[in-house]
Amino acid sequence: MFKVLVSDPISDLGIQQLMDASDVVVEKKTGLSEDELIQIIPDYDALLVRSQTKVTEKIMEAGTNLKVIGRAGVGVDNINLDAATKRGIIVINAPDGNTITTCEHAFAMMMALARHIPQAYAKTIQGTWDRKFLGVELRNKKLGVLGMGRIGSEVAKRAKAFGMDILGYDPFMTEERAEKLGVKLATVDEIVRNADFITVHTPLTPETKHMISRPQFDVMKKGMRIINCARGGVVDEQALVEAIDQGIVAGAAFDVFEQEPPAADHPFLNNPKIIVTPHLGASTVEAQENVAIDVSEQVLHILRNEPFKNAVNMPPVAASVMNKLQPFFELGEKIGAFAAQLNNQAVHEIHVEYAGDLAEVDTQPLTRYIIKGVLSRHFGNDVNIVNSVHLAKVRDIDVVVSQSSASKGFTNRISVTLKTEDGKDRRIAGTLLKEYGARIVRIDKFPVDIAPEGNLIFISHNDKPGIVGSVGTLLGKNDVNIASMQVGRKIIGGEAIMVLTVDKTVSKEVLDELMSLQELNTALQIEFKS
Ligand SMILES: NC(=O)c1ccc[n+]([C@@H]2O[C@H](COP(=O)([O-])OP(=O)(O)OC[C@H]3O[C@@H](n4cnc5c(N)ncnc54)[C@H](O)[C@@H]3O)[C@@H](O)[C@H]2O)c1
Ligand SMILES: O=C(O)[C@H](O)COP(=O)(O)O
Repeated sequence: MFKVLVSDPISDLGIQQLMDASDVVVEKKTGLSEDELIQIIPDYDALLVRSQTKVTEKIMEAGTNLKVIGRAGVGVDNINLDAATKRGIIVINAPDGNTITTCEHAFAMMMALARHIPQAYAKTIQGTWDRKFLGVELRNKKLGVLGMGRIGSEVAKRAKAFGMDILGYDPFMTEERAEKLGVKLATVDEIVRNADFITVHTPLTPETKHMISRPQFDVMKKGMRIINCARGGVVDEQALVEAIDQGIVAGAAFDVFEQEPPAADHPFLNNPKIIVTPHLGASTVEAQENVAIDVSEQVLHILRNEPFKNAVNMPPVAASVMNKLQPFFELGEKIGAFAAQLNNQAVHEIHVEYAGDLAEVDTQPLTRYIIKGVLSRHFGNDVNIVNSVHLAKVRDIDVVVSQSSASKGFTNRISVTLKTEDGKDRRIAGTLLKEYGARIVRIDKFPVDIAPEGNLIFISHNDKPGIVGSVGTLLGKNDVNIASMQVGRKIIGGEAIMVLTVDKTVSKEVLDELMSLQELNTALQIEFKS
């Protein structure tokens, strides 16, 4: 039974499928301190959070059963991603579920800012009929959008309907997409010099921190209004207050702060030109259901060892590519595991060659499975597809990948060579056959045809008459039934291999007995974890 801890307020309806799952127990405990979380986290397989819970390295260290952290929302700045990756904890988010809601909040803030709605409301309910609040129209104004991702693009679309001219800045925005959205691409400098309103929609990164600060306020169009519903820190709070005092900025609307919640004496909280909300951008019934549904779905997949999406600490791969690669994951892991079990030297390089159908696909996720297979011999369950690349790196194992269309007669082919210091490299190649499934087609220099499943015994020997018979007799004597046998050799009387599929695992004593047979050099059991 998997245990899931929900440590922030997350929509009940959204996590219903987790609560209904027969193999999952969900417990909700919100408002916990770091110490309290450290105490209880060892019991849980998954942790579901929003932005309040700070998932620190200490919490992950204590979370020895933790397999996945699900963020019901977009930003993962409250989760120590490096610590998660090192420990093989998958971090997933729900990137699409709150886009529209947050865009609408940014727009509501822009309109409230343009028409002084919060200030006028406050006065009116205090009994003051103050009609001096003079606003501005959005029509014909220039809106600068910094960060033209999901939310920025939606804001731009709505702003067009209000008759605004949009200047967009995003290093990853193409001319073509800008044109499609009716946005004029501009630099930050052009935006601050020309825009009447600026809205920021970037993540907080070293590049975006204080993207709007003193130098930008110094050249800014006078009377500009600024909205931040992205992340505190993208706009320099101190510099903004000064720019308001100097009459450069006419007003600001902020949903997010450099430190949340802000201190009671934060300068935004008593400035009549700044309106604020307590990080409510994603807080609608719809968005909260959406993000919780998305994240619950993926958490279930991860716990059940099924393919999943939206991992934040793994390279993103298009769904179409993932669908193409998915059938190869098990084969790749088995090839890696097979090669690792043949090898008994320190590996300094894992060389992966993809051929045929796999020649022109982004195979990064598949490589992670292969590395996992190789490393699992020594790391067991501590290695997974999230940390396999990291673990190889910290052990100074280079991972070299090559792709080629020459697939030696197979429609697809994966070949894994473990390179060792003594030059005794081990190589396993495999393929996925349409009708027959996964096959191992090469072991070192020997072509073979083996299904990588069940209990295999790998034997290397000198090609001499009678050896196959001796092996069969010895195994029979030890009550080991042989289901199938493959032999491979390059030249008559030379080096040869034998791979037997047997009905049960064999003991070390039986392997030692095999080793004592004349002309036999190696006898190894090869196991595949399901
Ligand atoms: N207030 C809230 O409750 C709330 C809700 C949802 C999202 N957010 C935040 O809003 C922001 C945007 O979310 P999104 O879903 O649109 O993300 P997104 O990833 O779709 O878009 C972010 C965009 O920022 C761009 N970007 C990155 N670095 C940049 C730079 N240096 N200059 C300009 N652009 C840069 C990226 O190219 C990307 O297009 C995030 O910070 C997210 O955490 C806040
Ligand atoms: O990154 C996000 O998704 C937003 O900041 C929303 O955060 P929340 O889930 O804490 O409201």
